[in-house]
Amino acid sequence: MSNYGKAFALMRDAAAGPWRDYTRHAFVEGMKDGTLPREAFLHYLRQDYVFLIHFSRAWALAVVKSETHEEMLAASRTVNGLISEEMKLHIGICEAEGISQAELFATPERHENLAYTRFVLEAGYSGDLLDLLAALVPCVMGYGEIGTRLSAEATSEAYRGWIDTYAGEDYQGACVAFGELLDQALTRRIGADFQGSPRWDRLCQTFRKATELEVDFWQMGLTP
Ligand SMILES: Cc1ncc(CO)c(N)n1
Repeated sequence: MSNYGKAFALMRDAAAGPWRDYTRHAFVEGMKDGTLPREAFLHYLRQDYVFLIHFSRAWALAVVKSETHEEMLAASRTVNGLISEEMKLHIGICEAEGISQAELFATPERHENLAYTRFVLEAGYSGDLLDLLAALVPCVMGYGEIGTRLSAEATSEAYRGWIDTYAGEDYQGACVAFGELLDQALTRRIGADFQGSPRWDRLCQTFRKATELEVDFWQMGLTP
């Protein structure tokens, strides 16, 4: 889990409490041992589909805020991965449960969902690429860590499809690529010793807030 880059490891260690609450939330542990009620999972998945719409918009904003061809490539690949890969998981599982794609798209948005995605977008609107990426890190890397751990520790097959998506090569490769993008973007804008810069604390605060909003998102998942 240390191959997600230097900046991520530092940000995570600076927000260790919320990070643990997020990556070891009861919702996650319920997927691990299969005790999570199906109703809660489907409710979560519908909300997560809406989440991914806005998350894709945030990554599209990262293309706008890019300053190099390399950054544009990394951000646009992520937009494509989200829209053409990750959202397919949601569509597929929901379809098998009798929830159509049109229904999925029309899911009324819960306020925990709205708070999180608009917080991320706002970080990008009013800041530069670094502010936006700091808000995006917990979403990407958190699911990467959760997927890897659950893939090794799951004692039930109930949520295997979900786990495999995030533990799989494609998603893990995206986490590694994001770690590189983040380290390079920081170095380019504030120097290789970025953790010593006055901006660093604020970026870590943005990371922490996004992590707390992920905790609220899991909690929302438990209350259909
Ligand atoms: C709430 C949330 N955070 C992160 C991810 C990973 O993309 C997701 N699908 N949903």
